[in-house]
Amino acid sequence: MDQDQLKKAVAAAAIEEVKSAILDGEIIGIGTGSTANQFIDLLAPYRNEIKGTVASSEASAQRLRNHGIEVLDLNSTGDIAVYVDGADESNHRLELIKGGGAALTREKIVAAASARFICIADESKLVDQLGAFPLPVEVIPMARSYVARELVKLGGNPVYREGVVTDNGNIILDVYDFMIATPCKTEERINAITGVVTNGLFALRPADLLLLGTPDGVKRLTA
Ligand SMILES: O=C(CO)[C@H](O)[C@H](O)COP(=O)(O)O
Repeated sequence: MDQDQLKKAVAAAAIEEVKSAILDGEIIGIGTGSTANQFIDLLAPYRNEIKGTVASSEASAQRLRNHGIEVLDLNSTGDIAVYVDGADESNHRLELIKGGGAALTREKIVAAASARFICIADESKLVDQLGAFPLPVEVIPMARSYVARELVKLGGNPVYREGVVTDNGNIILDVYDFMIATPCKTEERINAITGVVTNGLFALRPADLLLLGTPDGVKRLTA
């Protein structure tokens, strides 16, 4: 089974998880990336049943609209029943690194506003310790050099993601060589740097359920 098939399998499993919420008329939060795209495509047949979605990026919003699925403004929906999104890494406590697609801030907002967060990923994303994947940090453009120096003081090696502007008009620094032994503390410490919008650690609000695609089938992991 290749990675695409594993992603499709977890997306299909996520559809089963959210079906009752759809039929109950709940709002569904939608993530960003290739795994989330599989989920969006499998949502298409439910376009007439779905009351509405909130998307974590302009790209996902466009893909949803292309399928005829309504996309709502989070300011008009209140809290969301369930959020489905991919990840770049997950540990066994379902703390995540996200933001490989530069959508981390909106992803964190939708996750925070959601009662339940279902993460969908292929088995390559499950790790014992977070940090092999460079940690994305969204930064206000004028603070780029200052924030980079502060990240070096914390022991990281920040690299400017050339040519990328987030949906919020900001830039991304990818932090390499970061030992993330205490994800909650690291998430808070980086977010305390002036000029940082947020970082890609989802430890203060981890996933509630990880659907992991493996050649032996989809595994359900809870923290
Ligand atoms: O955080 C993200 C985007 O900002 C994605 O969820 C993450 O990069 C995983 O993407 P993919 O499903 O393509 O592997």
